[in-house]
Amino acid sequence: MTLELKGITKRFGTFTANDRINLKIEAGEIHCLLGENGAGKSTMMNVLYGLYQAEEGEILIDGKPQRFQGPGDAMRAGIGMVHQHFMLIPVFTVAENVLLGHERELGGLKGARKAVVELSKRFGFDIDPDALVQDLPVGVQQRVEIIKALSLDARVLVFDEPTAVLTPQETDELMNVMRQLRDDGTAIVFITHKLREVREVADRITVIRLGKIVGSAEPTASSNELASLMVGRDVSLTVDKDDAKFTDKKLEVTVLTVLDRIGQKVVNDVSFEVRGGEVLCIAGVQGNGQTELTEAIIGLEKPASGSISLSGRRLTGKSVREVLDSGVGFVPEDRKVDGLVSEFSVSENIMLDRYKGAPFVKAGTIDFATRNEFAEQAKTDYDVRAQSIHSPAGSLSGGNQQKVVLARELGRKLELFVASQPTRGLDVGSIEFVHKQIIATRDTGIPVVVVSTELDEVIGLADRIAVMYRGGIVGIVPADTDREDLGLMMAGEMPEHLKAAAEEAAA
Ligand SMILES: Nc1ncnc2c1ncn2[C@@H]1O[C@H](COP(=O)(O)OP(=O)(O)OP(=O)(O)O)[C@@H](O)[C@H]1O
Repeated sequence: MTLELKGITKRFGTFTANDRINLKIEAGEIHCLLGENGAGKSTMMNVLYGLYQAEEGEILIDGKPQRFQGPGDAMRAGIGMVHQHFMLIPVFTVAENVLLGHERELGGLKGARKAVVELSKRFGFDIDPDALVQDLPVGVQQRVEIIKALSLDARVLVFDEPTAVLTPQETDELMNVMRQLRDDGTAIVFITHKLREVREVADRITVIRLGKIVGSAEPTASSNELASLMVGRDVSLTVDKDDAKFTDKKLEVTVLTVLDRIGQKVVNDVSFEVRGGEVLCIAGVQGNGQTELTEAIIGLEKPASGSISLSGRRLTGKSVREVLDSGVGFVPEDRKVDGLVSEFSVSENIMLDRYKGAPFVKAGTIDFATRNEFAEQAKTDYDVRAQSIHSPAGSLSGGNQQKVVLARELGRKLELFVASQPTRGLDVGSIEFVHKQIIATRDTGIPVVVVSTELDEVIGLADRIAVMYRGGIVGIVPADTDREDLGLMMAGEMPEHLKAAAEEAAA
């Protein structure tokens, strides 16, 4: 099957998100779409999947024009989408999830079970159709999404930033699955900001900038070449930093335990110190207690025991307001839920809780002209691509939403900075900028904690690395620890040869 987008134009109001896009996707190829934040990649895929209707242009399958009124039409035409935020129901089994919404096509639960078994066999997935989705690791849940699409005979599969939630090992496995699907004749559209992945699997690379296709690249291109094609300038892919210069400031977390709603330990006896002037990166697969740990630091989670203090002042027991007011910047892992108010404008989100002592607050009232100037400056500094500072944050592309959160949190007068997945979804140019900001923040002499599942980011930013697994810290190791070893630690195993170095790094 050949899929073709011909002259696709999609506008939001007066803004053109996709400008006369021509793109051909062939069976049996992995076609990577590269583009900076807000370039229009997701918009294009949403048009393809029937979620948006284009103002101009057409979608052709094997030369025949299609009219997609919604995803149902796209699915029937053989287009499948693997979402980054999975659309599965956790308390349903695999087969029930595959069946959901397609009862007729699959012939009931029996048919769905059969499809799961057959497709698992064909692609070498080890998936039990009767397992509950909530009991499966994220990488396996993603395979359930793939199976769901394939059970409806998808011939084109779109993966929109699928590796953002995966471990390095799961990412490698996904690459293999994509290759297998390709060899089986499926056309794969792969959107990712990670150049390592592009170079590994792409058969063809198309670059989109400001809504237009600007060219293509060979899979043999270097990461630097791809990066500059994408953002239109040279980008440094490594983090430049001087050795840490420690100050007296200190974050101390002492035998901290946090329980979840049913009383299980999600953070288990965690102790560490971060000195002023250093970055401690917390590595680990998502869901191993990092979220609860960072939320305990800013007062969102009430610990069952243990304490947290900042430069000798106790943070435990304080309200979130009090913690933030004591100079704590916090980037939550889920920008959509915790980082932004989607209906509020970019400028409102930048000032959200920063009115105390802000330059735009005079005698208890907001001076809108000054606030707007302030927001314009932040928009420029952080290269937020939005139509204006008055656009609702929810209308921004994922990467640009993240930049709004960062502009707010890094713009405070800080005594401590805690960031979860600070660069998730950002393009290489923006990552370069944010990493520089984080290092500059560290160099002001405050403690910085960065939680990240990206090993490149961890290795680039960290002065020391703590790895979390099942609520506990497996070890705190030097920043130059081997990737393989970090991978093992992320699976809960402490390599014997690292134990001495870990004791030294933890001290
Ligand atoms: N529903 C919407 N309303 C208004 N503008 C929108 C809407 N959806 C997207 N846009 C705008 O269209 C542009 C392209 O967004 P899109 O999400 O396609 O970018 P992207 O290339 O996927 O970026 P990212 O890498 O950040 O995810 C952005 O400037 C965004 O603000």
